[in-house]
Amino acid sequence: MPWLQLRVNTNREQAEKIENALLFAGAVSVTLQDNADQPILEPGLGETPLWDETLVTGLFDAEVDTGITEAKAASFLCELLPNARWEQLEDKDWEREWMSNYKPIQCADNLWICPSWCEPPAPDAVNIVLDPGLAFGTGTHPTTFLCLQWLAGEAVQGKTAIDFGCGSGILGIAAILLGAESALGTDIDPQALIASRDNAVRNGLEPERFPVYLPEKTPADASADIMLANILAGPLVELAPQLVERTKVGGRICLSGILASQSDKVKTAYSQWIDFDADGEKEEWVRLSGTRVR
Ligand SMILES: C[S@@+](CC[C@H](N)C(=O)[O-])C[C@H]1O[C@@H](n2cnc3c(N)ncnc32)[C@H](O)[C@@H]1O
Repeated sequence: MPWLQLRVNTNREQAEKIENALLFAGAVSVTLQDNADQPILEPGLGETPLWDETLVTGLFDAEVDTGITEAKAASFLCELLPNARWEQLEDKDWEREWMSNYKPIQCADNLWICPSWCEPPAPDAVNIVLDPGLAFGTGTHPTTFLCLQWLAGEAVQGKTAIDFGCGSGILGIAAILLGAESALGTDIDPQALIASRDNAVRNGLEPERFPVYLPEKTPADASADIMLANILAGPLVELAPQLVERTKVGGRICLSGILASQSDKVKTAYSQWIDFDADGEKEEWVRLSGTRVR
């Protein structure tokens, strides 16, 4: 499989923003590397030191049409930045390097995400088997991590869930592995539905327990005890009536993909129905959760 790699030298503060932009643009992996770790970038005598710079590397699948389009979109973003460059990669070396960048991630005491090529570090915990793929959601992104952390602390036993904007299906799959009876996934991206189905099978789930739909095919009356929506603040505000309607009264809702500066706007859009818990935070991202009270 041919791969395209985008590399950008930037400072630490910008690095996370670029990482997020690349992930949202469809990169299958993004790695950050402190340039101080790279002797090759050591400045020569009289040159400006690069120690406070970070190398951001995004990987795109060059064979997927949408991937190339998305990669180009990311390229436009990065054209605004100094040192952005595209490289075509040889297959095998990259795959090895790519795999070595993914390690099991602990999201809570009892919840891990494990790439399929790694032994689970805690075999008795709930282990979601998930490899980086074309759909968003490997657990490395703070917005996904915040949802998983929340789910692990919820009473999900025997409940139903909706994974709104399912991407890789990670949240719906996690809900079921943690004890939910079933989950329904929906996403505007057909690739996400394929990834969600594949990941469900990989985690030993029967397809009936995690049906996935495009929004227009999602049963109009589908509602659940637990609503999980990791999409951006704009769509969360726009979709508030729909997300609330699909959450049963007394049910729980978890909203993610919200920058700290946007959280009041999202809260206001839901406040007539939702009694909010304390916010969750990771880096510049905020998770809003609460109970539907009316
Ligand atoms: C940030 S990703 C989250 C993926 C995964 N749920 C996670 O937590 O990692 C957002 C997903 O929402 C989907 N999405 C965006 N707007 C949507 C909408 N209006 N309805 C359904 N899905 C949407 C995108 O295609 C993308 O797969």
